[in-house]
Amino acid sequence: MRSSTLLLFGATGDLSRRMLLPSLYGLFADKLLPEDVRIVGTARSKLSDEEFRENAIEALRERLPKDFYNEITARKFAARLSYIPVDATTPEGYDKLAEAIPIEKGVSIFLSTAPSLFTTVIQNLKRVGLAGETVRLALEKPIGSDLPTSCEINDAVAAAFPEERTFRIDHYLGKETVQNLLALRFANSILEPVWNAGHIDHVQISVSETVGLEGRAGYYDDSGASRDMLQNHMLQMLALVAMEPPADYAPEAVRAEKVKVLKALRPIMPDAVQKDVILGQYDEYAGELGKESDTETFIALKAHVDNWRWGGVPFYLRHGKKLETRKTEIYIQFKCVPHSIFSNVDARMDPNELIISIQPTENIRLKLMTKTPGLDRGGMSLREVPLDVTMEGAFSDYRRRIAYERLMLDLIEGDPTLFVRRDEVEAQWAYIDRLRASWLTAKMTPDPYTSGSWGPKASTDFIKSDGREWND
Ligand SMILES: NC(=O)C1=CN([C@@H]2O[C@H](COP(=O)(O)OP(=O)(O)OC[C@H]3O[C@@H](n4cnc5c(N)ncnc54)[C@H](OP(=O)(O)O)[C@@H]3O)[C@@H](O)[C@H]2O)C=CC1
Ligand SMILES: O=C1O[C@H](COP(=O)(O)O)[C@@H](O)[C@H](O)[C@H]1O
Repeated sequence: MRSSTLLLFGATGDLSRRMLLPSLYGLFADKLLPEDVRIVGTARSKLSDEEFRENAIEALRERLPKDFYNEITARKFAARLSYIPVDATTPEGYDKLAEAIPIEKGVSIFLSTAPSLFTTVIQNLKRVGLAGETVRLALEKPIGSDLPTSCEINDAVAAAFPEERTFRIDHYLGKETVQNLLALRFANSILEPVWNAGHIDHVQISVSETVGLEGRAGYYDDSGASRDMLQNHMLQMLALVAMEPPADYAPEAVRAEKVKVLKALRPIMPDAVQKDVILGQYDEYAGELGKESDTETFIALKAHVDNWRWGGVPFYLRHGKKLETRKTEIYIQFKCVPHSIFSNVDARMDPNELIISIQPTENIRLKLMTKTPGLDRGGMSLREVPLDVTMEGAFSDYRRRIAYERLMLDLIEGDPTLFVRRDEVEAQWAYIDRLRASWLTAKMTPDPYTSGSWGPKASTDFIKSDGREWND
């Protein structure tokens, strides 16, 4: 059932202003937000409907690209918004929400608040009748800070919302090229026969950011790179690369295949952690934080998926803040040809590479060896040539969307395919908890690195010692 109300908790917060409201505007401007859908914002701030609308318009003006923002459209969009001030920690306000929202027409509730509020909010929603069959619940990450706390949140959710009405957000699944990975793998027949340990040398998944703490010091210092990015976005990308073909593009089929990969991840034990994991912290971190800290702002590791398809193929994962460039990509290096017929001439023979660029560019590139044009003496020389699948410019109506646009639309429509199931999130935490326990046992602390670099030198050395290098 499509929801006719979107109830947004944390409607005045950073995520709402930067991502959620602009995404809803994007859907509205593209006529994808169904006519009857109304958005009710809530938070503690005592705002009137009109004040909330003006705040929303201001956020849209700030956040949206100039050539997409339109004042008239923004005002029409704002007419769909209303606001009810509620302190989520006290029971009173929930009755006001229940009175104002017609549940029989379907409701999607989005919790964009600190996870510490989740349990109280959910219990109160249930108490006032806002958890019935027509109501769905979306939760922002982080779902806990380790496996036990994640299970606690998931139990509290399950007491009010069955799994099929629970939508856990991982905004990377809303990114265009992340979804394109599924199309690339499962809508083409040429890749599947070579998508395995017989043909793939290794996989790299890199998320490098130029930003630092961005005003989230308290949260970040408790989380670090492993819990902030690796636990969720990076393991989700790994699962999409490594999963078996699902029978169909349907929520349970897709998620069941992903969870098998997550459960097949080899735990990184204390004896392997110093060799297979690099931790770093950018040089300005303690200064920004105002105290010394052992929190990692960089992590690189070698992961293994212990199953038939991937036996012996390393997955190198790397993420850091304050690195040289902003880049998210999945890099797949195929094995070299088994025998070079060109070995008698001075011919370069590079392995094929598939690069799925997620941001800042959205692009898929396959690098192939071809003949260098010309009349080389004594044979031929070879060169690497890219085959590009580019989004930008390829479709006249293409617009770079915020990842949440896809997710908001799917939430309203009730399609959970691109949301994370409970067993996935818990398998992700199990992997991260083991990893962190191992590095604590091994007494590892982060190596310092210069802001604007590619992270600690050890990260380059560790992949080099396997005879490989990062695709920078
Ligand atoms: N910001 C980001 O880029 C990202 C954020 N997230 C996650 O999203 C969630 C929200 O993050 P963010 O927007 O940055 O957080 P903010 O601190 O900016 O916003 C929190 C929101 O919750 C409201 N709030 C706080 N306490 C209460 C309360 N007792 N009752 C009702 N409302 C309350 C605040 O409004 P008021 O003060 O008016 O009550 C505000 O609207 C967090 O879990 C965060 O980890 C995840 C990924 C990225
Ligand atoms: O979830 C998070 O993601 C952002 C990075 O998102 P992106 O879409 O800009 O790649 C990260 O900066 C933040 O620390 C983390 O909480």
